[in-house]
Amino acid sequence: MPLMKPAAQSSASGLTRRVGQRSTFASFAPPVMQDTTGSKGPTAIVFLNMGGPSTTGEVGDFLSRLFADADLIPLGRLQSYLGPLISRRRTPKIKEQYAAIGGGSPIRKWSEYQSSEMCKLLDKLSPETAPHKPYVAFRYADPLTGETYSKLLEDGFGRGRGSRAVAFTQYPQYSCSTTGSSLNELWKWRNRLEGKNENMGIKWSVIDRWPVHPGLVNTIAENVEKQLATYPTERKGDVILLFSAHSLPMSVVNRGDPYPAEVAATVHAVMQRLNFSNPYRLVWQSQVGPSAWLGAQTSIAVEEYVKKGQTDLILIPIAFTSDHIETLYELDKEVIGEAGHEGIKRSESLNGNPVFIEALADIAHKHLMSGESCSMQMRLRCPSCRSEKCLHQKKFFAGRGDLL
Ligand SMILES: C=CC1=C(C)c2cc3[nH]c(cc4nc(cc5[nH]c(cc1n2)c(C)c5CCC(=O)O)C(CCC(=O)O)=C4C)c(C)c3C=C
Ligand code: FES
Ligand SMILES: [Fe+2]
Repeated sequence: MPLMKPAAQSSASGLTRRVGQRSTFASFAPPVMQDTTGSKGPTAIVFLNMGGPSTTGEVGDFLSRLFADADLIPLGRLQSYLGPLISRRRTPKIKEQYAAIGGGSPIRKWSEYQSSEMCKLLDKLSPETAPHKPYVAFRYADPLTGETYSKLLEDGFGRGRGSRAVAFTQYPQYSCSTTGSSLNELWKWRNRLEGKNENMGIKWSVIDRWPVHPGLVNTIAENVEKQLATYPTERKGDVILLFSAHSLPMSVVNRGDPYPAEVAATVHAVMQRLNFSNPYRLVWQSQVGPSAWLGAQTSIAVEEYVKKGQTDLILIPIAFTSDHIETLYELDKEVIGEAGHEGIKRSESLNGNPVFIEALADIAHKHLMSGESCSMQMRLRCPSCRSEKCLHQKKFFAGRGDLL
């Protein structure tokens, strides 16, 4: 059941009833402390992300799940035939890339670190909803969404008593191919494991986007400033800032996906915070396959600026919260390594940056205080969306039946 507006919470959600049931959560703070604080916790904070293979041995499974996802790569009626075929063909090349960045994706390590550090801050910021318990639910790698849902139930959330969980997307900008797919998956597991009665079970609310949160903007801007400070003073003002985000197929852009506009909003906010100190562009990376993708392409942009004699460039990852194959391999080894100019650099990813973790805690705190089930934007489907799954998932998480 999604969490409704604050007025509905105390009467319908059962949050107050749970005060006497705390002993179920034996691993949390002692009951005496909970009673004196009047906390409505525990609250599960579930980080949603795509995940990545932690070892090269997991690459095959990661790619086969990714190519089976029709919300990401729609292959129509041939999905179950073409998906495994493409992923098997692609596995050796992608395995080599993960081997070259140390043998796996660091996404799991960073997600677990960020979520647990964030919950410690949140316990102090929001004693009313404490204790906050961190979970990670990945779409294509361990811990998979279904596994995490089972863990929530084992830990005592849900099962008709009702208790609160927040699905917190780790994609700052919303795309139906990323956050949308993760929410569809979460909704699927909710139905499988808790049944279809929407008045029972875990009370979900969703943090579905945060493209211009000041803490996010500030962390990215500080990382850019750190990198700018490495150039000689006389060159610093002319360094081009190239914000690089994972691209989208034009078919997704034309369906009306919100991601390109939200990524542009992040870029604008970062530049505002930097007082527009340098020339900049937003470019797009990691196109896969032969269809048309949103450009300009990062690698081509770098090549073209270099051809024009501009070799002072900072690449800035703007749409992902940790390092991954596309920063460590594609940007560092392919784009920057192959360009071979000392003036072409990359700003750090957010990873374990404490300013960023504070930002995550602030986003979650504001969400918990708001009593909202999700953002206003999440209620609106893309103009050309034909997916029943999107419709039902949005109805469920928004807690409203009247969506377009
Ligand atoms: C905001 C980030 C991302 C968007 C938007 C996104 C859309 C998108 N991706 C594919 C296809 C693939 N993506 C792959 C890997 C991958 N994608 C992202 C992020 C976004 N994708 C990341 C961070 C990663 C790497 C994860 C890691 O472990 O490091 C892959 C697999 C790699 C490969 O085979 O090249 C594919 C395929 C599509 C089609 C798409 C939009 C519809
Ligand atoms: S594809 Fe965007 S809402 Fe369905
Ligand atoms: Fe991708």
